[in-house]
Amino acid sequence: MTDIAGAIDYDVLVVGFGPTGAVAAGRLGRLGHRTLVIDRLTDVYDKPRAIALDHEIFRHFDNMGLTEAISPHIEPFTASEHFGVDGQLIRRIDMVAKPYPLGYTPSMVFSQPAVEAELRRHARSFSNVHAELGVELLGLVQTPDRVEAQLKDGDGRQRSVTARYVIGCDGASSTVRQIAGLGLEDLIFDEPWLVVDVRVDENAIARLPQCSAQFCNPARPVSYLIGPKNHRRWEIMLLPGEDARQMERPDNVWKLLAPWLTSEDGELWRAASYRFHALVADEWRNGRILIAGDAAHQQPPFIGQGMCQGLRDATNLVWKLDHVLRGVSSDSLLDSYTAERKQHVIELTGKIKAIGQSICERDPAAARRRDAQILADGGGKPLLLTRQEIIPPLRAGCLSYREMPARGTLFPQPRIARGAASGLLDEITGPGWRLLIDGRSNDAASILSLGLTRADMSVAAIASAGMGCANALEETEGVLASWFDRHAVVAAVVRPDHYVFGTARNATELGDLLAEVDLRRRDVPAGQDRIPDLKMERTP
Ligand SMILES: O=C(O)CCc1cccc(O)c1
Repeated sequence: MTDIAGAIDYDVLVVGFGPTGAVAAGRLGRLGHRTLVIDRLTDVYDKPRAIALDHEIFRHFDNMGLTEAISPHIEPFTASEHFGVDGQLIRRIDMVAKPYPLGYTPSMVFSQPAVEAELRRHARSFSNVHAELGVELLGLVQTPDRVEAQLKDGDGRQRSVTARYVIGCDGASSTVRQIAGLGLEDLIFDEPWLVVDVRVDENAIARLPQCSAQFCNPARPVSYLIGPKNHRRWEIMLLPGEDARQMERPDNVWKLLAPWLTSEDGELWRAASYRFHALVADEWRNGRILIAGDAAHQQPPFIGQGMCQGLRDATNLVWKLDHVLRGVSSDSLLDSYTAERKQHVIELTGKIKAIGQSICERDPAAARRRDAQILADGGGKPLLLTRQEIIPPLRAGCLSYREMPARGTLFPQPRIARGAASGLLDEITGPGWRLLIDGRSNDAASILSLGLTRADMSVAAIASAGMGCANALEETEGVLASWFDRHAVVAAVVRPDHYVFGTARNATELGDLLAEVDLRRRDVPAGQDRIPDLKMERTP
């Protein structure tokens, strides 16, 4: 690949080198696209903002070859215990049990500055990715086949570059979104909170709660999160009349932390006040300009999905841009980006809001009613939820037209025997388009031969030891066998972002499904991508 430093024409310009921009640039880099990524700031922000990620995102990092580099900065997320008005346990949110569906710990905490530095390093490792820091975007002009971007360097010098597409990953106050004229829809949530990060001294850690917690006390709701190593986070609701800037002052912060710690017990890493709100862009695309991450949506943090949503955007968009840039698909495939991601964000934000509203209840009588209701939902005991059940599927976009089991859900990743050891399926098939077949099915051999005519997909039959067709891979934990059984299907077509395009119960249905893949990828007809009518509950 050629070194592209100093070029003036690119395939993609990525604006913003935070996690979403770095993942977009790294993925475009691996796919061979000439990419310029710019950021206004000259360094990684040295304080954590996101703290949680999940197995879907870790799978992307693993696919990108980052596991070894980022694992030292990641730990399993503890369960979260939610306590009611009288301090009683009302709800417990945990991970799904083993065997883990995607092959990784389902929920994790991480140290953002360290992981972000690795994401940047990875993006820059491709000679076809050029990163420029301290560079500001001034303007964008679309021509029929390019976007011209006006840039300002750190020394004030102005210049322009062109790109076939621009992705705005430039955060909540996105310049790209504003220039592209993409509006924000208010999903109606607006609460003032103070986020406090502490590096706690070793001898004080044992005195702190050993689970993450939501103290749903109407006098002052507080979230407590156990981050990696000695990082602990408190999110503290600000009360009417409290001045956000004043509350960030260390003396006030330590007063708020008094139930848990004193200033002798650790180092204040960050105290920042935010309005937790919920917003989504009306459209995520204007011609050759697209937006992702906080530029396209913002949500309250209550289940730790903020960064995950941004990285889902980047992964969704990059495989589609790759198809368009390689001429595999027409650029109408990019319309499915808004259709898929906007619906997903609206639906997940609705669930986050519902949890947030229950945590933020300030009226003691209403809070007691809430506690009683949650306990009743748990059959008289604390309600048990898993974080993963809260994440919705994709419902519209580049998916089979027909409703069918598992369409739009995340495909699992079984562990596969490899000699005396084992590995994960993606290591064998890669993360492109895949046809995965239940090796136990009577049709496995004919389905396999149908799949083998496809040059654009990796094809594999999978079965447990001693139960498969001759050419089946051998899974060691039964994850996929139970998935096929649960959905009563024998084959799945899976997209490069691991979402299920569609499933089939036999060879005939698979033939139809594969024809549909070709149709959908080539041209996604307008109207088929309409977002289902997901009404947000709006607070009056
Ligand atoms: O999933 C949970 O148990 C809580 C996740 C979380 C992460 C970050 C902030 C926050 O308020 C909650």
